[in-house]
Amino acid sequence: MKTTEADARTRVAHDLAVSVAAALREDLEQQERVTLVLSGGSTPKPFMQALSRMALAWSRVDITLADERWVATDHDDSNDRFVRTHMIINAAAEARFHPLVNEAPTPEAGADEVGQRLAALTWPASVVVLGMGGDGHTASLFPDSAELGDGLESEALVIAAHAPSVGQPRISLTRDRLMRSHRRYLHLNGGDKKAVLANAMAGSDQHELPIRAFLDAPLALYWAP
Ligand SMILES: O=C1O[C@H](COP(=O)(O)O)[C@@H](O)[C@H](O)[C@H]1O
Repeated sequence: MKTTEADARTRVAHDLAVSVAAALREDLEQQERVTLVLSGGSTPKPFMQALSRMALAWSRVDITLADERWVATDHDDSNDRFVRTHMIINAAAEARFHPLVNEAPTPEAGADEVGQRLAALTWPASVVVLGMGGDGHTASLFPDSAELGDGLESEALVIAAHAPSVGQPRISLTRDRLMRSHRRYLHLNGGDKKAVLANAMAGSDQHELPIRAFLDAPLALYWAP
């Protein structure tokens, strides 16, 4: 990656962190607790690190994830581990993190407990930060997942998800739950993802590109080359 690209990604991640921190502060003036929903993947690392240093009443912030791989929390692919390493640090170490995993052997077996635990948070969430894969998936709403219809239509809080394109079983907040939020942001890097988003904006089949399910309501884009 060229230095200018790296700089742009750092700058956009910082700008997103400033916006999210401002949104949390605004809601903390009206609410005792606020909910922040984050995404995993590679993109959010500098954003989380920047956000973790922002001054706000972190002890009144509940942080959870849009989705998770059903793996042990010390696994390299664990979003839980990612968030604990890059977000629940610095000033944000005072926030409460609510994992999407438990001791159950499968996401199907664990989803009820996770759903009940997350239902106790403050909804609508103040902020949901979404990412997107090159296949147009967001959270763990994958185009090749048998559970995609449920993820897009169910009023459940979470669903178990499996997709041939990714090895590990997943758990994901549903579209319904992700939309129960005051503000939604989409954080993307790279020309390939820009092209996927442009394609998504030009069509309507949500099963082809699940990100489309989030484009019919305000969604603030933070994109860097
Ligand atoms: O699998 C996932 O991928 C997307 C995008 O990840 P990235 O590595 O391309 O940034 C992410 O939004 C989602 O939460 C994650 O589970």
